[in-house]
Amino acid sequence: MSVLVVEGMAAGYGDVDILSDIALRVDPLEIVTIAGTNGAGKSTLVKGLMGLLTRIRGKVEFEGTSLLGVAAERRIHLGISYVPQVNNVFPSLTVLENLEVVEGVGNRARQIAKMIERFPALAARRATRAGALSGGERQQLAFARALMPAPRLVILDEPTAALSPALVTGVLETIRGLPGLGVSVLLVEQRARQALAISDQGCILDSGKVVIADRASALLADERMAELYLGEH
Ligand SMILES: Nc1ncnc2c1ncn2[C@@H]1O[C@H](COP(=O)(O)OP(=O)(O)OP(=O)(O)O)[C@@H](O)[C@H]1O
Repeated sequence: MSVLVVEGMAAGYGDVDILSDIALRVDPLEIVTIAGTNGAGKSTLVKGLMGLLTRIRGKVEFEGTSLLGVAAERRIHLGISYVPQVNNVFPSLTVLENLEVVEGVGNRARQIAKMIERFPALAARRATRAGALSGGERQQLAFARALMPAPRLVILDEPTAALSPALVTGVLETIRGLPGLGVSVLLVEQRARQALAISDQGCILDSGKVVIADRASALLADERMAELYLGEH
């Protein structure tokens, strides 16, 4: 069974649809990238999936269960984690406290130990306030927080956006490793070529519609499409 299935989804704000007829699918242990230019509707799509829009209709299912009408905060208990582009850690709390306050975690002590092991940079910083971390460390903490409840799907909203190019590779490597931990990934990225290079499937949005969805390798190989939608090499 697919992890996430979206069909015929329309969504927007007030009485205006921004997205229409959206179809996408995340199969188990796949990485699926959503790419598209500024204003294409990527953030609106993520908000819709996370239950943050009142204007939404169509089919949105997680492991066969409809998410429509399910409150945003319920998603973590269903097995969906979300890393927003900003405000993804509590700056005034320490690294350890940031992990301690995550909801929906079973064996907290064991999960914290696992995260510290998986993200070694956090080990030495466990008593440091998150606001004092470097950009790369903060992103590791955001990922650790998302993984604490052992989710089966992680939705990442432009995880490389605020990072220097030197740190981008490390973040993409972390994402590439998530299926090995039992986690499927929906990745929204502006760095489309780099994101597709670590993805199984890709979906390009333009003006609120899916213009093309295909295997990531096929999207990267289609020169005309890549030139139109994937930007510079
Ligand atoms: N709260 C809102 N109310 C009304 N319209 C909005 C709202 N947020 C976004 N929009 C509109 O929805 C459209 C899609 O915006 P969205 O932020 O989803 O695009 P995006 O692909 O995420 O762009 P970016 O890469 O710049 O974040 C834009 O035309 C935008 O003006």
